[in-house]
Amino acid sequence: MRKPKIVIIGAGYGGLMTTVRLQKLIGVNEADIVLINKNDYHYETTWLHEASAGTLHHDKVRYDIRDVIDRSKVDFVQDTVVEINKEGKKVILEKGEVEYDYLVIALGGEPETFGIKGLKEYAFGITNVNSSRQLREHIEYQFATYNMEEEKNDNRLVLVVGGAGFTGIEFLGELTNRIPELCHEYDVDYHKVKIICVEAAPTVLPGFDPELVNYAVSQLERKGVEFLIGTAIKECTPDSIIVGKGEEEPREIKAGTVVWAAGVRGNSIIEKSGFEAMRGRVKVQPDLRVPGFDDVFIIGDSSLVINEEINRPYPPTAQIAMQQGEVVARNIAALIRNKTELETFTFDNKGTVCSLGEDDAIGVVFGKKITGAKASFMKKVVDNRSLYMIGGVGLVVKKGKFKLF
Ligand SMILES: Cc1cc2nc3c(=O)[nH]c(=O)nc-3n(C[C@H](O)[C@H](O)[C@H](O)COP(=O)(O)OP(=O)(O)OC[C@H]3O[C@@H](n4cnc5c(N)ncnc54)[C@H](O)[C@@H]3O)c2cc1C
Repeated sequence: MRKPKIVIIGAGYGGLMTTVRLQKLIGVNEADIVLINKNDYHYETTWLHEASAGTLHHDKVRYDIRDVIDRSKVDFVQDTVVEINKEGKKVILEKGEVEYDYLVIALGGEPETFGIKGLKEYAFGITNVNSSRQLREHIEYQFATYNMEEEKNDNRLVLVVGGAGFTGIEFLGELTNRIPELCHEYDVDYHKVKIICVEAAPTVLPGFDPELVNYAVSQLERKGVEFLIGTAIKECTPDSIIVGKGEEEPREIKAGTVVWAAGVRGNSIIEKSGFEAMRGRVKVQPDLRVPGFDDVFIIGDSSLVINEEINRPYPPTAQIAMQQGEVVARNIAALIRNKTELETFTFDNKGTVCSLGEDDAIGVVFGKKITGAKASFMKKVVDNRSLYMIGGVGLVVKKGKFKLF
């Protein structure tokens, strides 16, 4: 009898979790498992702010996918997904195509620029290993050039971060640690550097506990960050941003580096493949399947799950993506064993910790508010836990964060 073919696209948090759970749950005789990813490595998206600021080497944030999958059970294909033909049950790749009986879409998200002019062209993003390397090298280039140029252009040393959400704040935390090092390395006067965070919402870290937000803001301000809250970026040019606040006349801020960290949408493959989506994210059924397509699951940043308590979507996180991966693996195992009852996904929020640099953070863990070294310790525990869940103790030893205090 022909074995069913399970195809997982994307080897991020959701896709890898699905794969490692499936390889344990089902036998080689029960199904073929194929994992497809653009690169032959997985990267820890939640660590990219460190690689972007230059406080952690980019090779520390990635590891070889083949090291964590069971190659006797999973066929790994390194290729880029171009489109999904859901009617023909095929995934179209750059170098070929793969048919499936069950498909798990775990392609992650893309930056949402809300149509703001110039952002795509001129702002840097914190989205993958290469964008992080590009940003880190650009910042270094600005410092090196400032040092070398005869007529000093002080605007080179102005860094703007668009967005005071999780990614923006975590990046600012790293940046404020890195800047004194860069000043020292490139003989630049620290007082010449300006770091500005522009946020359109009326608060930093919307949705976070106000006391913790105050802590984060005062720590970052103490380290030199200027916050422009309730202020929208209207346009980005090659050497500036145009900002506007309420009725005030828009003004230009000259900057050598602009980073856009203010929004995530689903992967563009979703809309390109004709799935009904909101900002590229598909509202999945409670069993994580796509309405109308019983053989297609979507998880992670390209999926949308409603938090019934507040009737709003959960923000996309690695925590959700991994929990979804576990449920999808069990649901696919049930389907190939001809069971019709599938598990419903419910998010078990274990807490959130937002880092403010190497040794500072804020968070709510098991319902308790924490700050400073304690929160920073918890952040590293969370980071190591995700390595453990995917690659066991071996991966934690190889890639884990051990400077806990
Ligand atoms: C700086 C930063 C800090 C964050 N901090 C936290 C945090 O502390 N806690 C938390 O829970 N979340 C955090 N997040 C959010 C979290 O990283 C994402 O929600 C999570 O990565 C989503 O997982 P995913 O499996 O959907 O996608 P990803 O982990 O992004 O993986 C997607 C995979 O798909 C691959 N891929 C994409 N397109 C294609 C294609 N066309 N063909 C083939 N392969 C493709 C990619 O290469 C990648 O391997 C943070 C995000 C950022 C940027």
